[in-house]
Amino acid sequence: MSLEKTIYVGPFVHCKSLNELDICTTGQIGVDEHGKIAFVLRESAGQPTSTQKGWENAKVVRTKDNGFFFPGFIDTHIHASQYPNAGVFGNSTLLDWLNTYTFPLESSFSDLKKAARVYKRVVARTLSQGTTTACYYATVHVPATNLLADICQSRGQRAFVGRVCMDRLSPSYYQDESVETAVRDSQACIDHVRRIDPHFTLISPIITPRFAPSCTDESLAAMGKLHQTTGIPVQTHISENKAEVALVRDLFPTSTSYTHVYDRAGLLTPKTILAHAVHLTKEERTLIKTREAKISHCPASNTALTSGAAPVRMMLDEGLTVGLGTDVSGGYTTSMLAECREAIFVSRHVAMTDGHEGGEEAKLSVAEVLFLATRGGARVVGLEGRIGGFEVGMEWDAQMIDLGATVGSGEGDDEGEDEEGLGLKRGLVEIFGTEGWEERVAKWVYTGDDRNTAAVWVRGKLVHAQMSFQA
Ligand SMILES: O=c1[nH]c(=O)c2nc[nH]c2[nH]1
Ligand SMILES: [Zn+2]
Repeated sequence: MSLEKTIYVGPFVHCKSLNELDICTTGQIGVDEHGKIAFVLRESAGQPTSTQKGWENAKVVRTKDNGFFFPGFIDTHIHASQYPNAGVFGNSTLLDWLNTYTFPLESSFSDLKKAARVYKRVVARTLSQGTTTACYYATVHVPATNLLADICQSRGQRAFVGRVCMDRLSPSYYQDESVETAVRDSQACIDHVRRIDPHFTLISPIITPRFAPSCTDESLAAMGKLHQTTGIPVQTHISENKAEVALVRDLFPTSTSYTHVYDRAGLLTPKTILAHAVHLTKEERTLIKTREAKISHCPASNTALTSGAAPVRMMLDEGLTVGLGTDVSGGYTTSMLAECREAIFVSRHVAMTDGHEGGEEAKLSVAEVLFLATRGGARVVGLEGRIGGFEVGMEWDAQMIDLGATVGSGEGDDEGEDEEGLGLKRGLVEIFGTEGWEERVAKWVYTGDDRNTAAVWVRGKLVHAQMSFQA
């Protein structure tokens, strides 16, 4: 891959630590032909971009309209195949939701034409919302799962693509025939990704036992063995809903906990992503910490399916590694920006409870959820040091945010005079010009959406741009 050397000029924002944003109001970031950050200059307003030796002829991309560069979002848990059901869940809870909405939809991905239509759309949609990396669940079908990997690669989205393994407790028309076919089919998807991306540079396979209730002891053990022998990461669900936890207790009477079920199968390692983790016991969290497995917090889904409110502050304080996941279509939105808001509000509901998890301390800040959506996610997927921030040597997975012209400035992309002559903009973010930078970022998180995502890059390659963006 050879790209045009590019200097990104303007404010940039990224996360320094869990609760600290690094805001550079005037900066330049040089990205080389391989999509890697070669230099980061701060406070360089007015300085000609050609002052960097060897970068005199580099292309220049500038922010506009209260804009800034921000690292791409990392969605650590999303079901690509469930995208047509985003927003469709009624009043269901996890176990009936699976039977009513989810298994019928996923089973239809035996139709490759349908898979193509849905997968092209979900990849395009998430890119347009600034998601540069996604951990996808596909379905049990090998051809459709491989197609999802192909689409991610051709659209340039960094992705972990998992064929779902499940050999019980679903309709017979939608499950693995046997442990042997589950292993064979999972291996076929791994082999496909190896063919299209031999070093897993952009696309990686991920072993995906759906969750303990969907898998027999034998299939969990087989997936554990595949994980141990290949080193390929694992994703699954854990302790999302109380009825599910009780079901696991019944189905695995010799295991001491839900977490123990995975541990016993060799599925609890530093390369394991566990979605939800709402109802874990202290012992389970300790075991997860000991094994260095990672947590994907999915607040929108947990609220939609009334699964519960995950104690994120407690998990962070105990040293667990946490990222955010949209969990479409348990979650209603593919937007990681919306997921950031949901994480903040779920944390506030936890804060309002009387138990030991509650209290003011439980509240997550804007900076903290942005950390979870970027650096936290990078740690969850094992790509810390490569993505999630703007440091020399990291890859340019980034989004250009455009908050729109300052209200009343007479500039920007206003649609013209509305009835009251206010010149209302298309986006919701209203910048009045008195806001400090932290307030602008907060306004983006609370009132922004994909209309503010002007352009998106993965490994230095432009993968999405709004019409108004001029490269
Ligand atoms: O949020 C969820 N989505 C799913 O598809 C699923 N399957 C098992 N458990 C699940 N939880
Ligand atoms: Zn899920």
